Amino acid sequence: MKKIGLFFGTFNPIHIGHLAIANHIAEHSDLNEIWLVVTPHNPFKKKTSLLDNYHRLEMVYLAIEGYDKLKPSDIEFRLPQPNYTTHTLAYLQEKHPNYEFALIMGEDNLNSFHKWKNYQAILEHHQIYVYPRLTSNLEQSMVPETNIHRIKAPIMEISATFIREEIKNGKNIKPLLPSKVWNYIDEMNFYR
Ligand SMILES: Nc1ncnc2c1ncn2[C@@H]1O[C@H](COP(=O)(O)OP(=O)(O)OP(=O)(O)O)[C@@H](O)[C@H]1O
Ligand SMILES: O=C(O)c1ccc[n+]([C@@H]2O[C@H](COP(=O)([O-])O)[C@@H](O)[C@H]2O)c1
Repeated sequence: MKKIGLFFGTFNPIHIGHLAIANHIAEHSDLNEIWLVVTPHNPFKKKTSLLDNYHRLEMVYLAIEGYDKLKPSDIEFRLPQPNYTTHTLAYLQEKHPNYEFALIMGEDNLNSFHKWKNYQAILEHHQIYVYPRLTSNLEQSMVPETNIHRIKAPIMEISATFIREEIKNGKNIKPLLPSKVWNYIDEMNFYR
């Protein structure tokens, strides 16, 4: 059975933190592929300063060029919004009954996972790979650790929010983005 890791994200924009996480898990797990699923609208986030879905997807394509196990996915573009992960998982499982789907997320998302729609069912049916992350918020994970795999890997203190703010303030953030993504943002004048 093919094992797919679903790395859901707003990816506004995709940054080297995302790429390092996806690559680390591709290299250190038994997942055959990792799909980077671009989410049109996270139910917990406001849509302010959110780039159009297709621009965020394009940047994911540019970022993962040359990484064989990483694939972009626009599956949520055609599903109702805001995007509840439980609905996407049900849709994918029906479409690909022979695939086993696992979830990949940063520790910040695990800490608020108990607020997600149908989180217990998600946890019961899917393995979750959690990448460590420093968070300002004091929230702690409240879910049982069964099916949760905490990855031991270097913490990366980088966020898309920081990148957007730096660009707005006219700062150079070139090292924090895959070079083709940086070029795209620069040419399109995004986040200024
Ligand atoms: N530096 C990081 N360390 C660990 N996990 C991360 C990191 N950056 C992003 N992630 C994880 O990647 C997934 C997609 O994140 P997202 O696209 O929201 O990036 P972000 O940097 O958190 O964005 P924003 O600052 O806009 O909220 C989430 O599961 C998130 O937890
Ligand atoms: O299903 C939920 O209740 C739910 C609540 C919060 C976030 N999510 C999903 O978590 C994914 C990661 O979101 P983000 O914005 O941190 O990249 C994205 O696909 C969201 O739709 C899902």
